[in-house]
Amino acid sequence: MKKRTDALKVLVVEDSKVTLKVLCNFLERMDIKPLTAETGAGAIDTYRKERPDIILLDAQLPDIDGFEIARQIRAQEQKDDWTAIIFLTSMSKDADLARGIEVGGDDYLMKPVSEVVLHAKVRAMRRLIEMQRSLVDVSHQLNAANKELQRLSTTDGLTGIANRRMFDELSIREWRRCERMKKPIALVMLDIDSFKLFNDHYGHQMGDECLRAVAGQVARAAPRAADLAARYGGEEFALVLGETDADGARWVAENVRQHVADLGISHVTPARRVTISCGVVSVLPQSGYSFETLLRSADRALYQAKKNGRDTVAVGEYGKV
Ligand SMILES: Nc1nc2c(ncn2[C@@H]2O[C@H](COP(=O)(O)OP(=O)(O)OP(=O)(O)O)[C@@H](O)[C@H]2O)c(=O)[nH]1
Repeated sequence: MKKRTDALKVLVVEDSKVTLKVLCNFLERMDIKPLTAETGAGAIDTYRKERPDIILLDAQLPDIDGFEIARQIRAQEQKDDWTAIIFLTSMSKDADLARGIEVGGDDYLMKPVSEVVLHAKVRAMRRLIEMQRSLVDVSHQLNAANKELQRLSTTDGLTGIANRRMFDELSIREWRRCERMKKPIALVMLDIDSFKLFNDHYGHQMGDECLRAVAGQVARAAPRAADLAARYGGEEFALVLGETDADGARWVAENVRQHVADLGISHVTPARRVTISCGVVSVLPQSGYSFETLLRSADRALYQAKKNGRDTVAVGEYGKV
């Protein structure tokens, strides 16, 4: 994108040394120190290096036709980049003037150029350039706000990992991908043990901190692109593991369980520290199967892990709900 400066950068392209000198004098009287080029090749070269705001472009040059130069400059402009092109012409036929605008010119000045008219046109272009710059600024701000909005709407505010909405969206996508690839997909549901008791004993703020710490361990377990760690709700988390069978998923869940226990967060349970229970199910997605059933099966396995005494991993079967 063009560098932002308050001073206007004007390039004058004119093969007649006398006219060039006159135009430069006119511009200097507006406190503009112009760049100059006497050939088409020189104009394109200076445009590339300097990215001027305005080009006063002689329509007839010895090497490249001014219209062709305008066309090439428009082709090189990048997004958010705009240079005002004013043709300097002695042509008076409407068709020639129209052609100049068609190839990318913004305005024209009849030769011999009047100082008053040149000043007026430069002022008008300056206004347009400022408007274009503020539009670009606004569009950048909008883009940034949209990105932030997107991040906020898919991230859990407390833990910073994916929220339920993101989970719902990405898990289905991963289910379909695994179905196409004929690969298994695993779901691990993880739940902090006796968390109500934790909140009651240590308070909600400590409860929130505990959730953040556990979320960190859950997120660590999902490093591959096809993995997703999400806060499913309350003190429950979910791991979607693409292309993973039950053994692999059990291994991942066992690791998270161990890492959470290793955090050593004090609790008033017999284990004396915060632990989690995990329900694991893996399945090969196929016709008649659904992610919804996988979810209910993993939830059932989690219930089994709780029944088995907590701080444990239970592997369930798809369809056993
Ligand atoms: N601090 C805090 N607590 C939460 C949040 N979301 C849910 N909880 C609490 O999590 C607790 C969940 O309790 P239960 O569903 O009864 O389960 P539990 O006490 O963990 O018992 P088991 O799951 O059977 O081991 C409730 O006390 C909720 O208030 C949160 O964002 N912050």
